[in-house]
Amino acid sequence: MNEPPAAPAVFELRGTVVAYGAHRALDGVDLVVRPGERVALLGPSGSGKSTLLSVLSGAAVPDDGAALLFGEDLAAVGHRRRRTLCAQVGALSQELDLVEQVRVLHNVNAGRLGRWPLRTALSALLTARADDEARRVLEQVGLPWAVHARTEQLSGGERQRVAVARLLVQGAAAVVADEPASSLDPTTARDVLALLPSSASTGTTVVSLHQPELARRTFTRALGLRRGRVVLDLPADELRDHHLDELYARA
Ligand SMILES: Nc1ncnc2c1ncn2[C@@H]1O[C@H](COP(=O)(O)OP(=O)(O)OP(=O)(O)O)[C@@H](O)[C@H]1O
Repeated sequence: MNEPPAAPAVFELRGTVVAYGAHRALDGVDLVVRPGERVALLGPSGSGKSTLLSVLSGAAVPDDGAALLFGEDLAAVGHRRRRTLCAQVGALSQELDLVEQVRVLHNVNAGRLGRWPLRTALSALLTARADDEARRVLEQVGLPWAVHARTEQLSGGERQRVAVARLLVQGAAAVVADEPASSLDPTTARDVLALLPSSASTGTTVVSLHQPELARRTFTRALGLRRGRVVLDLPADELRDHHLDELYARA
């Protein structure tokens, strides 16, 4: 019997370099992330986590080496194909990219604009649609009361959860998130991180964190970056204190 062909990796980096002037934020990273993997990205401040996530989402282009999405080399495909591939990755940046002056519902629905027919999308920009899906995701992130709240009046952690709700309705195939739990209390952080895989149809998530304990509990794989290089890659439940001591040791 022939084996069915293996699904392509969701993300793949081959010798990827990103440089800012003489400084290499990523210094030759090789990485394969398969469908369904939940990867916690750890490492000291400035080690290259945000840069790595930007390359995975297609927002940053490697200066050397390659970045593949769903098996396709982003540098080798045409502009339109590149856009289609990148649109399948839901990305949450540290800045959250929320519109502060509008109601929470508008920000959540912004995640669905790409899925809706143009007419629905345009009308949703004018009149916020408080439908079941929007209410459900706000309930999931613990903000059922915030449907009509003004975004600018929310706390940092509440805003972070609005951005996660927006991700949940996006219908992405895979998700990358940059410190999505940084402003959350430990219990809420665990709940929100546990939700993230359900925002991706393949269940694949790569998430940067500064809380190793959350990596152990909620992820399948722990990846450690130091000075732009992968120095740790192991099942998350095998992460021990000595790994962390080495990863976070001062230079
Ligand atoms: N736009 C930029 N211009 C110049 N240097 C940059 C730029 N963005 C990042 N860097 C540098 O690249 C390195 C990696 O930055 P990056 O933001 O990826 O690290 P990080 O691990 O996400 O840090 P943190 O945990 O503090 O968010 C750092 O030394 C940073 O100063």
